[in-house]
This record gives sequence, structure tokens and C-alpha cells, in this order.
Amino acid sequence: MTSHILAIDQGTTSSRAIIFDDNFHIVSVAQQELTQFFPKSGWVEHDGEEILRSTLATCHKALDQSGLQGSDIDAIGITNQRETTIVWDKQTGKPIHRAIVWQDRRTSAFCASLDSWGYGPMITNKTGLLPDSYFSATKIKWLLDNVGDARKKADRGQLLFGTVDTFLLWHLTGKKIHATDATNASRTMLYNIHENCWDHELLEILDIPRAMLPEVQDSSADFGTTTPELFGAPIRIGGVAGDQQAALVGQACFAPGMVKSTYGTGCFIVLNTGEQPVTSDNRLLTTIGYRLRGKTTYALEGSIFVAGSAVQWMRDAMGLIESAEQTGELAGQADPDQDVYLVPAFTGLGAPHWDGNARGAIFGITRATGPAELSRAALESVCYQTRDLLDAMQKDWGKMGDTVLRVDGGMVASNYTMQFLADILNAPVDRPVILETTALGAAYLAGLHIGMVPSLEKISASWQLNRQFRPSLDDAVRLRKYNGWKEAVRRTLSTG
Ligand SMILES: Nc1ncnc2c1ncn2[C@@H]1O[C@H](COP(=O)(O)OP(=O)(O)O)[C@@H](O)[C@H]1O
Ligand SMILES: O=P(O)(O)OC[C@H](O)CO
Repeated sequence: MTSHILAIDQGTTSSRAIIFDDNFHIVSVAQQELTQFFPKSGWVEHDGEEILRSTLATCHKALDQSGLQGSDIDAIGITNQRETTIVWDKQTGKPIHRAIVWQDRRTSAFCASLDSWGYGPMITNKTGLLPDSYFSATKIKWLLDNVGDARKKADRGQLLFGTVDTFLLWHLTGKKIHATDATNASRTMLYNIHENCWDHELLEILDIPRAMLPEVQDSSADFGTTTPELFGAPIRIGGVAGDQQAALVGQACFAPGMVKSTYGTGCFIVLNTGEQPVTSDNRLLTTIGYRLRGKTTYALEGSIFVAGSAVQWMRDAMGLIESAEQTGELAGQADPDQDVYLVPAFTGLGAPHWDGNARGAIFGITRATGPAELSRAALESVCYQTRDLLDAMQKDWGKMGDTVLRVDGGMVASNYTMQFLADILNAPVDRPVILETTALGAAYLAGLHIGMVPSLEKISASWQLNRQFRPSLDDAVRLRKYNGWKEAVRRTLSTG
């Protein structure tokens, strides 16, 4: 009989559930968009209960569409938007506040203080990260300091913290399992990635009770079973990883030097650096790529906060397009003589600038500029930022000469964007057959745990190319365009 794995991919834009068969072919997909709340400039929130509801709804829908029962599913793998912070009441399971999303900048000033108090190098040494509001730690502190009697309750052990994986695990297992995996833990700015444990000094500085934190497991491990009433039968949960690390697994980037870039709401480039963590001199993050059988594989990561969300902004806030797909077609019609640049610093700029105070800007508009030029500028901005990060990685890692970038995520459906990416990088870009690599990675992790996937080698052998985009832009044009981008960024930085 065929085996099946249900992958839950709880992303920033939407919750998705995907059922894979034992050849890791997709059997069914269900998706539900998530409400985005922007209560103040630079603040971004989600409703934790909506995250749970939409996740369960998509799981049920994927099961219905496939004609399968809960008892036909051998294991669940969970992957999630990372850093997004939920604090909930242990008794009721209800969040004490909306989830503070990874993009939220409300703790920027406090992070700048951490830096000015001299904690920056210690934080980087221990966690591989920089003191930035992107990560969970200062979001937890904000919740404890600003929500009613949260601090008192936390001190009494009545509150729990989790990233989205942990919150889902808690509810899927009937409030039994309070756990996360090493990849998610490595994004909290509270986890010592070298010693593989929560760091007491950081917890003390941020005044966060240790008892709120989940147990940290391998990415492929026993995460408990779902309560029988949810899907009609208990299902084992065998894999958990943050979405960017799950994509690293789904893209089979297992050898040091292999690199993937995922274009969803944001864009995240992750380079496998093997068993040794590499410290960046160029403001990239050192993070955990995956932890299997107690062995940690490290990665260097560059994080861009706005990728597909620039396209969403064009659609929802500006009303310039009706659907995301339209941007590619419009970009192809844009006037080649107009050098229009969009720097989408809607919530600051991530790597390698880390400027939380920068805000978006458009340069080079004339009376003739319209939706076509703006669409092109939005799509190209993602490619320029990828080049910024790969240049930084090249400096840190130094061995990226013939690296081929493996891409995935919603935005890589755009041929225009992928061709421009290859052009501006002057390097090939490989798009795989399965674009749902994040979910695929979570399914592989669950499959490894239950023995359905024998080895990482087997995963590598299964990776299939859909299309390779090869650079075809004239060198002089590439240089002119990229220099124009760098100038646009320079003028956008809050320090500039
Ligand atoms: N054809 C397309 N062209 C450009 N952008 C696209 C296209 N299709 C989807 N997107 C963008 O990709 C994002 C969705 O990607 P997805 O991987 O589902 O995101 P997430 O995992 O962050 O929820 C959206 O922001 C959307 O605007
Ligand atoms: O939801 P995504 O796919 O944009 O990913 C969000 C990242 O995990 C944030 O670090």
C-alpha cells in the first residue's frame, strides 16, 4: 500500500497543506491566505488563532481532495515562517496577544540599545545573529513588558513561548508537546548554536523565564502524535524545520557550498557550510541548516525582508495590477530606456545593511513611468538584493566560483524574474520541478524519521531540474544597472 506524508507549511502569506506519496509526488494541495495586520508603521501582526484555524482547515481540505483518511497518513512534517513570536496561556492555549511577525520592527530601538551597551559581539558569538528586531527574543520581551499582567503570569509559569511550529505542535498534540527543532531555535537570538542549548546569560539580560521556552529537538525526531479527534486517527509528527532550512533540505543542498534561494514574502539565501559554523565579516547570519541524529550542519544566511510582498503591495495597496502573475508580463513591456529603481525597504533593510530605520523609495520616475516600469522595478529589486547577498557570501566563504543557485518559492514562477536574476548574477539559476520545496523538505524530514526516506543521498538523487536560466545580458549593461541599484540603496539608507 502507498504511504503518505502530510506537510504543513505555515508561511507568512498563507497556510498550506500538501500531501506527498511515497515517491514524494504531490497528491493534493490546499492553501488559505492569512490576514496581515499593520497596526502601526513598521509593525506586522498575525492572529495566532487564525494561524491554527487555517492550518487545520487546509489539512482537512488536502485530505478531502485526495480522498485519503487521516489513517492513510504515515507522518506529518511541519515547516513554518520563522522568528514570528507567539506567547500563550498554558491552560487555555490562547495567545495573550496577536503574533508578532518576523518583519515587525517595534523593538528596533531596544536592539540598538543592546548594541550600544556592547552586547552585539557576545550575541553574534553565541547565536550567529545580530541584535535585530527580526529575531524572536526582543519580541518575547516586548510581550512580557507590554501585555497586561503577562510578566507576572510568566514568572508564575503560566505562559509559554513558541515560534509557529511550537504553537501548532502544542495544539495538534492536545497540549502535550512543547517543543521546537534546532533550526527554529537558532532564529530566536536566545539559542547558543555552538553548544546547542538555550543561553542563560541572554535569558537573563532580556529577562525571559527559561520555563517559557520549548524543548529543542533534531529536525527529524519524535514530535508526538496528533490527537485522534483532529484527523480521525492519531498521526505521528516526525519532522519540524523553519521554512528556509526546510527548503535547503527540499533542494537537497547537503554538500558544503551548495546554496538555495527562496522567493516567498521575503527572500532567503542559505549556503550550506558543513559541520563548521562560518562567521561572517559581511553582516550575514550564521545559522543552523539542519540537525540530524544530533549532528548539526551549519549555514550562512542572507535575509531580504521584502520580495513577493513588493508584488503584493503593487496589487493590494497601489492597485496597479490585479494578480501577481501580471507583473512578469508588464515588466516585459517596460520602456528599456527608463532606469527606474524600487528599493522596497517597507520594514527596513535586512542583510547586508541591517538598517531598521530605512523606508522604501522609488528613483528615476518620469512623467512616462507607469505600471510596467514599476512592475519591472519591483521584480528586479529582488534580483539586485540577491546579488548583494551572494557578493557578501562570496567574500565570507570565498569558494563560490561555479556555484549554481537553486531557486524556489511562489515568485520563481515568474520567468522574467528568473532570467533577470541569472543576468544580474552572471551565473546560472536552476529551477526544480517541485517548487514547493519548503513543504517537500518538511516531508523528507518526517520521512527520514519514520524510515520512508532511507538517506540524504536518496533525496539528492531525487532532485529534478525544471529549467536552467543562463545569463545573457551584456556586461556593460549589467554593470550600469547594478551600479544604479547600489546608488539607489545608498540614497535610501537612514544613515546615508
Ligand atoms: N508569477 C508571480 N510573479 C511574481 N510574484 C509572484 C508570482 N506568483 C507569486 N508571487 C509572489 O510570491 C509570494 C508568495 O510566495 P509563497 O512562496 O507562497 O510565500 P510565503 O511562503 O511567504 O507565504 C507572494 O508575495 C506573491 O506576490
Ligand atoms: O513566509 P516566508 O516564506 O516568507 O518565510 C519567512 C521567513 O521564515 C522569515 O525568516
